[in-house]
Amino acid sequence: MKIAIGNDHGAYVYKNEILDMLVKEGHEVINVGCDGPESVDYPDYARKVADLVVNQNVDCGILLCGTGIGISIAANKVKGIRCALCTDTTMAKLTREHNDANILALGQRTTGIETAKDIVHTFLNTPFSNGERHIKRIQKIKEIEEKNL
Ligand SMILES: O=C(CO)[C@H](O)[C@H](O)COP(=O)(O)O
Repeated sequence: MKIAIGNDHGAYVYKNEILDMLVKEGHEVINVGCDGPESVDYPDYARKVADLVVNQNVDCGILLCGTGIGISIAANKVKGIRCALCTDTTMAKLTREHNDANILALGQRTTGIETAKDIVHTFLNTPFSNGERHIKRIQKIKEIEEKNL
C-alpha cells in the first residue's frame, strides 16, 4: 500500500519504528512528519497527511502525536477525512469495517509500541464492510460536511 505518515515531536520515536516496520513489509511510505524532539504544532502535520489522503495521492494515512487526540481532531476538520484515534485492535478493526476510516491516529504517550504496531496492521488489513447501514451513516457525515461549507 501507499501510506502517508505524519507526527509531531511527541511521537517521532513511534513514527520511526512504524515507518521502518512498514517499509520492511513492502509498503511505500511518504513521511511528512517531524523527525526530532524540537517542539512543533500537530495541526501542521495533520493537514499534510489529510491533504495527501483527500487528493488520493496515498491509500490511507497514519498520524501520531502525544495522545493522538489533537492530531485526529485537526485531521477531521479536513473535508473527506475520517480519522480514527485507536487504542486497541478492536477499535482499528471496527473503524475500518463501520466508518471506512481513511486515517489512523495513535498516541506515543498513551499506547505501548507493540500495541500500536498491532493496531497499524489491523487497520491496514481490514476492509470496509460495505454494509448498507454504514454507507448510509457515512453519507450523513458527508452531508454535515457540505452544510459546513
Ligand atoms: O498530544 C498532543 C496533542 O493532542 C501533543 O503531542 C501534545 O500536546 C504536545 O505537548 P508538548 O508540547 O507539551 O510536548
